[in-house]
Amino acid sequence: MSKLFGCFFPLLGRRKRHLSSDSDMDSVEEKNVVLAEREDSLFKVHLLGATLLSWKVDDAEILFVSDKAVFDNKKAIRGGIPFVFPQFGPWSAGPQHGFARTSHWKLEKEPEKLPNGDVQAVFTLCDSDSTRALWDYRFKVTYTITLMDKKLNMEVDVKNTGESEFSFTVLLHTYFNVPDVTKCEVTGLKGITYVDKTRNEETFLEDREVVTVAQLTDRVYQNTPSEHSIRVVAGNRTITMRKHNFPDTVIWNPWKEKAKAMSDFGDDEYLNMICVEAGSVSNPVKLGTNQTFHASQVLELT
Ligand SMILES: O=P(O)(O)OC[C@H]1O[C@@H](O)[C@H](O)[C@@H](O)[C@@H]1O
Repeated sequence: MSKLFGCFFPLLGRRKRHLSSDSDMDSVEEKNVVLAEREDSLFKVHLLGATLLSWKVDDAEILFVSDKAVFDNKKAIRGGIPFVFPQFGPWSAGPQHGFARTSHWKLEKEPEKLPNGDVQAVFTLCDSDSTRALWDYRFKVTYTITLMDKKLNMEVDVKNTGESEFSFTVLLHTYFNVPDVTKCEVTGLKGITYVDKTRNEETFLEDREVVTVAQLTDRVYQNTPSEHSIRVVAGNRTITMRKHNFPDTVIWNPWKEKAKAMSDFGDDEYLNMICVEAGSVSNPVKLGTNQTFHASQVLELT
């Protein structure tokens, strides 16, 4: 296995305004963003939350990051693929969507070229005084990201390294970059029950072959099939999401009013994104001492 590089890259210029000076900028660049590249594609990961910031294939950006996203190393990054753990949604013990997306992850293995040409990096998050202050358990999360030919593979392992059993929910909060969300089609949801968070968390049955978004949408589809296709009509691009051991799929778009209310999201950006989020959220996962939970998601561009 040959080492490709461990490379930290400059953040995009447009994000500079969220940092107080160029020297702040330089230190953020050096410490926090990891770049992995192969012939026609790349990914970038911010160590705050191990947030995937970018996945480009042939220069086309597949992920959405808000122009107003804040990069202060504290606030969850608005866009890309934030890592939600150990709680999806509101949480009495701590922040919404848990602490993983606002924790500093360790780069366990710098991007390396594998014998088959894929490029892989590994990130880890272990319990610390600050995580135990909210959630008093010992754990290790290992997040392995592999850049393949027109595919991005994400493997999630959660190990209980402590003495007591715990329960958690976990989700990859994927923001897709779309030219016009109203022309975006998500398949694989027909006949699936969903909890609609915009309608008092009531449960409904999806009867559409193809799900489209034209209003505030916040739905947790339960026990979804292992494969969804997300067709971006305008770009004529299809992304296939394949997931393993992530039984649920969340579809979210804040639409106009909520977009305006979010300080780290542009007023009109709701038109350019759709979140299709694979996770295990409807039923918490129980993990005994020394047990490991494994799940994965692969995105493929066609
Ligand atoms: O603003 P946040 O905390 O990043 O959450 C964004 C959205 O994330 C989605 O996953 C939730 O279903 C929504 O309810 C939530 O509004």
